[in-house]
Amino acid sequence: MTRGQQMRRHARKMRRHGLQPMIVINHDEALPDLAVVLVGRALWRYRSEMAPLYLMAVLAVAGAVLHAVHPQWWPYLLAGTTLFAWVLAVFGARVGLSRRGERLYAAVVAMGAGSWLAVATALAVGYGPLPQTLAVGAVVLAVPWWVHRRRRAKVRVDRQMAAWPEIAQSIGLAGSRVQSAVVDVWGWRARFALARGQTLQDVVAKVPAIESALGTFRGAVRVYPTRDDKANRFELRVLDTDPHADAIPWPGPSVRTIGDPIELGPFEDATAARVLFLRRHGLIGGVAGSGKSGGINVLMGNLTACADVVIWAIDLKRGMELQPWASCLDRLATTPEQARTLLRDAVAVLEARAAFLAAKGRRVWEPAPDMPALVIVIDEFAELADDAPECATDTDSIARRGRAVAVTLIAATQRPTQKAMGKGAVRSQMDVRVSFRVRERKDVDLILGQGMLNAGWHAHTLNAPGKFLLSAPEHDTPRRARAYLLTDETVTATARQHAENRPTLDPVSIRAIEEAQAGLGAVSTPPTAPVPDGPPPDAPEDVLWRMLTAAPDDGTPVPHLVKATGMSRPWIYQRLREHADAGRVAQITRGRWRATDEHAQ
Ligand SMILES: Nc1ncnc2c1ncn2[C@@H]1O[C@H](COP(=O)(O)OP(=O)(O)OP(=O)(O)O)[C@@H](O)[C@H]1O
Repeated sequence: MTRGQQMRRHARKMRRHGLQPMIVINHDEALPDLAVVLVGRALWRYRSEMAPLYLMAVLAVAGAVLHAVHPQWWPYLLAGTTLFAWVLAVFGARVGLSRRGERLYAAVVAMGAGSWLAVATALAVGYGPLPQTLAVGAVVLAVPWWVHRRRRAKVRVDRQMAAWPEIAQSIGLAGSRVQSAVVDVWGWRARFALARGQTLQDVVAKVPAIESALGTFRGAVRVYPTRDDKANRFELRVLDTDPHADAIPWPGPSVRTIGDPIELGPFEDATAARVLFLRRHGLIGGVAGSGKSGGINVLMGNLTACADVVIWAIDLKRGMELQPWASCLDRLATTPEQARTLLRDAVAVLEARAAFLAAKGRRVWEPAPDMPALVIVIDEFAELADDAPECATDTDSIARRGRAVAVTLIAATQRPTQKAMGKGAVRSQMDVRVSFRVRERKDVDLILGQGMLNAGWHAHTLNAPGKFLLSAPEHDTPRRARAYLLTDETVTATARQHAENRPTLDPVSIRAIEEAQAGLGAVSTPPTAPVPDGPPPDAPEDVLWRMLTAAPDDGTPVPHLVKATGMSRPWIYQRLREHADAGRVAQITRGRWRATDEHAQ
């Protein structure tokens, strides 16, 4: 018997009993339904939206019953309510009320509902303005509930999950079941159990059908194995918004130490593209306009937030890209000559650290604020190879031997040909490769490594600035990511904020540099500040000391000292601190310094 025949028989039976059944014709469905069923379904389907009204009804009924049976219970109700509201406010996070506002709201609702119930129990539901209070209170407290974004998202997901059996049936995955679903910023994810004999590969093949059934945009659905790697489970990731559709503003630094992986931006499935730079060299490549400099800004925003990293930079395009970060850089070289000195000093640091570790019987340099890592960022590496080819030996040394002593190279270039990368082994030593869009297919292998194009790393197809592929020991499959974007204002504000807490190099490294600058090579001399007695002519220390001794009575401002010496603010402050500790200089007012009277000219 068909369902229609059943319905007609049911109607005949009701008429025999003198009842008139009400039938509603729903155009969306093949068969008519009873109105009562429809209403019941709607009440269930919209239970989340209707929850405040249901609560109101429950309170009214409970109040009536309690007043009739146990009117003297009201003090217990009030005490229980107060305790319950306090528990929600304090421990609500344990039951999923992750935000403070949510906990507060839950506590207010609990307190309001419980107090009303206590009063109604004592005095009767219809007493005085109690009905009106209940109605107004329910509507007022319902507003935050109705507008709450996470609740609305959750309801939408619940409804889609409730429809899953039908979807599964129509796409050929009948029998698969939803186990759990959670909502997050970009969309939602759910864990599913597969029916007997179904596999993850079957689900992957159905992704376009799932997208169509869920009504998402193309590319919104991803399918992954679950963490426990069970063959009859899978995780479905559904994006409500494409994370790569628009530029993604930088949310601020993701790290405070170089020992943590730095977050460069989200992958297409909205998970974070994080990569560790400690004891690793990095190569960033991509054509002009592909967002390389943007990527470097994300890196700089994070590195400058780390209290255990000293940053040196080489930017031979007159410091255009890295200049905005100057206040956070311990050194910035913008000419081939400065670059040469900087790299020579870096090798001196590397050797001194290696010797220090050997003397202490330690294998690796563990970065800490007083023993920071040294990261050397080189923008347009090809210019360095062209303008200062003799630097190749130093970059080579750093690339080969820098890891253990936490001296790291991060090089950016448009096309890292062997010529552009210098003659050395720098490119082969790069552990982290970030490829923004490249012009030609063969450039993929240049940036990411031999054979990567054939392995599916298609950096030539990246279709918007800031999109990149990331290859590193922990990232061995090609996944598109998009770098966060820092506006010029963000760069300026971040640099200003981070400049205050930049560390200076450790004594071992400082001494190595002073020796290298004094042309003493590796000869060991005590780590003393050479000022005021014997700095080499025109050494920055010398310039600084001259400025301080010749300062006017109200002192010389720090920016003048930075300009005159060509050194960074942290460097200046470190020297000022040393002089001040030795009683040679004094701070006159905030940011203005001069030599003390016995040293002043
Ligand atoms: N992560 C990003 N998200 C969105 N847009 C970006 C992103 N990065 C860069 N862009 C856009 O692309 C433009 C070019 O970016 P950028 O200057 O970083 O490229 P580049 O590869 O460094 O070029 P060049 O080598 O000439 O410096 C920027 O003006 C910006 O509008």
